[in-house]
Amino acid sequence: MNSELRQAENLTLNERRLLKRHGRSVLAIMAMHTLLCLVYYRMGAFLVSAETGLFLLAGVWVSMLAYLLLLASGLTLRFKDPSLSLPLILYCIVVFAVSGYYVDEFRLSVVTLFFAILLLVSFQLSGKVMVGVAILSSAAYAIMLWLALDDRWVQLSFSVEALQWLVFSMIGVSFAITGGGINRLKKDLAEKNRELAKGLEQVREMAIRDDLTGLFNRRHLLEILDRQKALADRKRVPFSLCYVDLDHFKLINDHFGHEWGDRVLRRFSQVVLADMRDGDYFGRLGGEEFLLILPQSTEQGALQVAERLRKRWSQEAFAQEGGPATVSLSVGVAGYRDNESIEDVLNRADKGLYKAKTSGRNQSQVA
Ligand SMILES: Nc1nc2c(ncn2[C@@H]2O[C@H](COP(=O)(O)OP(=O)(O)OP(=O)(O)O)[C@@H](O)[C@H]2O)c(=O)[nH]1
Repeated sequence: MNSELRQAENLTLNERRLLKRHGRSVLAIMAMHTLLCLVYYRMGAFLVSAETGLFLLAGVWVSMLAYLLLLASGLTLRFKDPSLSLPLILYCIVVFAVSGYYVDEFRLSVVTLFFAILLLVSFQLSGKVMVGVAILSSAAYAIMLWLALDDRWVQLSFSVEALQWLVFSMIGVSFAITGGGINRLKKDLAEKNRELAKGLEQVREMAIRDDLTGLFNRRHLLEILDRQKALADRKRVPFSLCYVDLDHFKLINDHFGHEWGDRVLRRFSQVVLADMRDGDYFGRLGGEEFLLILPQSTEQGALQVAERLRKRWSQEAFAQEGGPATVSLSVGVAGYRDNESIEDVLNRADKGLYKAKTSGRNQSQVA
C-alpha cells in the first residue's frame, strides 16, 4: 500500500472517530433537553397535554435518531461538512424555540442548552455563518416570545421576558464570535499540518534520493534489499540483482567535460526508468554505478533484463548534441541464494561486473 493511500485511510478513520464523538455529544445534549422537559412536565411547568408532549418528544427523537444513523452510516463522509452542522443547528433552533414556548417559568434554562450545540457546530461553521445562526436564533426566540406573550400575557412579565431575550441574544452572538475564532484556528492548524506533512515528505524524499539523477540512493537501495531478503527467506520468492556500470566513464568526463558526464548519467537514469517493469527498483550506488533490483526474477530472467537494457542503451547517441557517440555499459548479474547475506549477493553481482569488464566490457555476466 503506498503512503498516499495509507494517509487517505487514516484521514477517513480520524474523520469517522470525530463524527462519532460529535454524534455522542449531540445525543447527550438532546437527552439533557428531554430530561429537563420531562422534569418540568412533572412539575406542571411544561404547559402541554400529555399527548402533545409525547408527540413533540417522539418527533424530536425520531429525527435525532435518523440524524445519528446517517452519521454512523458514513454516508455523510463525502460531504464537505460530514457532521451536517448547519442543518443540525437550524433544526435545534426550531426544537429549542418550540420547547421554550411551553416552559414559561424555566424558559432560559431550556434554551441555555442551545449554546452547547452552538459551541459544537462552531468547529465546522465559519464565523459569518455562526453570526447568521446567532441572529436567526435570536429572531426565533423573539417570535416564540411574541407567541407566548400573545397566548399568556396575563402570567408573563414583558420586561423580564424581553431582558431574558436580550441576554440570550448577546450570549448567542458572543458564542458565534468565539466559535468563529475557534473555526479559524482549526483551519489555520489544518493548513499548518498540511504544510508540515508536505515538508516531511520532502525531507523523506531527500533522504532516499540521489541529488543528480533523482534515483534511489545507496542507503535506500540497501533498505530495499533488506526487505527483499526478508521476503525471499520467508516466502521463498526469488529476487535478482543487476550491478550496472557505464564503461570508460572517466574518458567522457575527460574529453567532454564533467557537465557531459552528468548529462549522460541523467539520460541513462531516464532510459532505465522508462524501460523497467513496475515493481522493480532502480537506484544509483554512486559515481557511474547503478543497481537494478528485480523482485520475483530468477538469475536467468535478470540476465535477459540486463541484456535488453544494454542493447537499448547502446542505441542512445549523443554525437549530434556534441557529446560522445555512444556509451556502453557492463552488467554483473546475481540471483539471491537462500539465506545468504545482502553483502554476499552484492559481492557476487560485483564479481559478475568485474568479469564483464575484464572480458572486454559492453556485456552482462552472471556470477
Ligand atoms: N560527471 C560525473 N562524473 C562522475 C560522477 N561520479 C563519479 N564520476 C566519475 O566517474 C569516473 C569513474 O571512473 P572509473 O572508476 O575509472 O571507471 P570508468 O572510467 O568508467 O572505467 P570502467 O568502469 O573500468 O569502464 C571518475 O572519473 C569519476 O570522477 C558524477 O556524479 N558526475
